[in-house]
Amino acid sequence: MNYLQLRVLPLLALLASVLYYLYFQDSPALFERSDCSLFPYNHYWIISKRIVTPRGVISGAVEVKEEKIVSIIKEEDWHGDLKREQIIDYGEAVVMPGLIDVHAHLDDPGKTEWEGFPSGTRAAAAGGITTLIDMPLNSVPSTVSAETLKLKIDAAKKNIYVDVGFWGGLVPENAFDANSLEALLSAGALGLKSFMCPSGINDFPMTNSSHIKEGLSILAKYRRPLLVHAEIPQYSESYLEDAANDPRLYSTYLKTRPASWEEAAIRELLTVSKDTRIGGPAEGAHLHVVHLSDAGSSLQLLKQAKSNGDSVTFETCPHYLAFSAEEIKDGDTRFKCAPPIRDAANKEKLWMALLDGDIDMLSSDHSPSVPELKLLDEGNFLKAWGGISSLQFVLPVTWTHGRQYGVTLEQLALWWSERPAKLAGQDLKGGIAVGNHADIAVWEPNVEFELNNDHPVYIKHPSISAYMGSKLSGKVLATFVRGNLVYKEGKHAPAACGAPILAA
Ligand SMILES: NC(=O)N[C@H]1NC(=O)NC1=O
Ligand SMILES: [Zn+2]
Ligand SMILES: [Zn+2]
Repeated sequence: MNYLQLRVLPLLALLASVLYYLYFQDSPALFERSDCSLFPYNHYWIISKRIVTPRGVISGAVEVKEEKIVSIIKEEDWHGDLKREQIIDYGEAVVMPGLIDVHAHLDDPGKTEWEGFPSGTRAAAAGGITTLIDMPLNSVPSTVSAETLKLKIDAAKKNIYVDVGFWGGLVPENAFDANSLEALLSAGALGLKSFMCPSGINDFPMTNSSHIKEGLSILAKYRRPLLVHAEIPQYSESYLEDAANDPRLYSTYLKTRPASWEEAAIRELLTVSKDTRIGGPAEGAHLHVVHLSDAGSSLQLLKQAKSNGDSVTFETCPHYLAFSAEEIKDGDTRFKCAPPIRDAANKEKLWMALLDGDIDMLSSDHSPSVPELKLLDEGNFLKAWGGISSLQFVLPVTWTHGRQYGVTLEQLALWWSERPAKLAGQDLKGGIAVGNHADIAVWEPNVEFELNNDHPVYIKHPSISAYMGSKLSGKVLATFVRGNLVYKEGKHAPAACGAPILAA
């Protein structure tokens, strides 16, 4: 070692430790526990008669230490010899894995007047959601590069009350630029998302199947998914005629965006999804169709692709399961979304597909805007912003409507936690199991409430939510994120101690 090296090495080591200190100084993990959690212990037991585990519903206790679940004790093996203050007894209330919403538009940075990380994640916590995966569009800029992902992460730090991961965008600009996509994935994007129709956002143009094929080939290396908004515009003569009809009628909007748009997109997708088969050129990549609304041909095609061995999954959203076109009042643009909410017969078929196991999971597609863009006074369905605001309500909505179909607690956990965790590559989340993060939702299935102006709602613009005014059952009592009690009966922990989730 020469003289220069002798002098420089200790300096480098010192510099590295200063940088390390500064980095972790900035990390949310350094908040005081009392700020992060409404419960003062970091080793405690959650007791309930109904704990939903991957092995069934049990009566017993979940032992939490630091941020993890360290044991699950059945009632018959429980000796109850602990200090009482380290026990939280929820009685008959359901203790379930926290919900993982793989499809939320939090609009931060750049459009925080629409939602933002603080309000969105507080709403999530109040709704039993412990992890959100943020969509790459509706914020400014869109998340389409390593640099723009960094802006997201910086905006999220110390501003999130639940854990938040990020999808990157697959757009024409980066689709054929392997270096750019690889940089985005290496920077921690959990996967990519693209649109097959105009997204409504200028810096997020739509992709065709060639872009998607390229995207899948890169994703294969990283074993991460591509999420696709599957609608391809089919501008027929009737579309143009219908567009000239009364724009206040929901039926006008519905006709302008028929199920054939979804079907066309899915047909196109299936020409590239076969690349994901074992032995195929994109083996390791995965295709996930977001917010399926058409329970007809589109659903059948997706089922077919799965049975052919394509690595494909798909989600639907509570609004397609809760509402039908027949009920939507003319001018009530709170219900405008894309693809649209279809008729009651379609809704019934979506429930059947969910119960039969054809639909893999649920997501919110929480997509708010400022109220002005919803044009509530004018009631113009063709011009209003398309997007449903629902983040805080997805658990009670799924339960209220699902219980009529005999939905079980285990099914809720599968659709809202276990499968979404797998899609997002979160091995330590999605189930109440030893070694997993202590991400837990506690809720009371039989408590009914009305979503009126007295009800505490944390999304930024409650007035644009289609759920306001409805009566729901299933009240969230408490939410734990990595062992922190972040929400309890209308109160949030003072500090935002959620962690940004980056793919390793
Ligand atoms: N840009 C955006 O959020 N679009 C979403 N809104 C909606 O209703 N469907 C979508 O894909
Ligand atoms: Zn979409
Ligand atoms: Zn969306």
